[in-house]
Amino acid sequence: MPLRTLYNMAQNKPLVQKLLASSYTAATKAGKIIRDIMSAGELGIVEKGINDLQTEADRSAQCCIISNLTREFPKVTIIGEEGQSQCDLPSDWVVPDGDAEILGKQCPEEYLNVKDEDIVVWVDPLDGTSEYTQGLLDHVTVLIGLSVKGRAVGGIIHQPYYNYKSVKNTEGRTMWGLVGMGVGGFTPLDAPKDKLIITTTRSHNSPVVVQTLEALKPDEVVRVGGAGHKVLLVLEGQAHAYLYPSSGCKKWDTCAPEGILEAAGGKLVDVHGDHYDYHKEVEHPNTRGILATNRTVDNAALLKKIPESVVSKFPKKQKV
Ligand SMILES: Nc1ncnc2c1ncn2[C@@H]1O[C@H](COP(=O)(O)O)[C@@H](OP(=O)(O)O)[C@H]1O
Ligand SMILES: [Mg+2]
Ligand SMILES: [Mg+2]
Ligand SMILES: [Mg+2]
Repeated sequence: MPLRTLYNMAQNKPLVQKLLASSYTAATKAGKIIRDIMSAGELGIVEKGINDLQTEADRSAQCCIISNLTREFPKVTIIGEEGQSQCDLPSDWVVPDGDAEILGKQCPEEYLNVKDEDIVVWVDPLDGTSEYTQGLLDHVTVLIGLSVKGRAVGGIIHQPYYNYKSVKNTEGRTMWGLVGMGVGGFTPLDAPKDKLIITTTRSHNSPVVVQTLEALKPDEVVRVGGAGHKVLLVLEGQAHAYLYPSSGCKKWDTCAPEGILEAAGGKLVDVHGDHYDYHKEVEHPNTRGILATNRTVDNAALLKKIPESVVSKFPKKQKV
């Protein structure tokens, strides 16, 4: 599409739709940066805490995403996993346009009057860092979540190494969703009937995770890296549920996955069945655990199977 046409199309669109379209192209560019750093082989690993790494790919991908979005949406609050530090955006990391397919959609009415101050964007520039450093590259995703008035309503999951044959032979894929508008970049699939497949952490296991899995008696447990990757398995019916009874995941891990999953008819809640809040003052850790389910799964029925001795370890959402 000619650039001028795309520019004019974007001008007339509601803020939420423009943000989603620009997040699509920023996440896709971040995925290219992540691949380039792996190919160059200098990962620049820093230990942020126990079992918590950061690489040059996490830093550069965040620089690309936050600088591009801030340039276009200076009044929107954007919170990234790797902190607030300023960075110089190289000219070849600039993404001038949003995704044309998203800009071409009809925006649902509920977003027409959303203002800059209603929105918080949660950025996980590289989810699955531990797996990235170990060469489990298809576990890696780039997550940009959009929240409106505290609710996760949509976002982008970009998978830089989708179906990769070699580090140099892939383009990745970019998936989007917005509650009320739908999803794109993938096909939501049902989970198999008469079976229970649960995905959970690979690199942050704990006795509580093991105890909870035993109580749910799944037919299969799939241990993979990344919150984004696990929700992808749920979205595409390769797992019925993503269960993580732990406070280790943060708001940037779940905002985009929750928004896209809910746009596809699934659900992501805490171990009590409540949604997380995503407004800008909220604490970052998801202190109440996670249960995400495929659209065919009865989320409440699964929650009931989590032992009370586990549920009682997690605080209940404060009602306002
Ligand atoms: N106990 C813990 N300590 C630190 N980070 C944790 C954690 N448990 C989960 N996470 C974070 O949540 C995401 C998913 O974790 P997991 O792969 O174990 O399911 C990862 O995001 P990042 O890779 O973006 O840091 C990981 O770091
Ligand atoms: Mg991290
Ligand atoms: Mg993460
Ligand atoms: Mg991360």
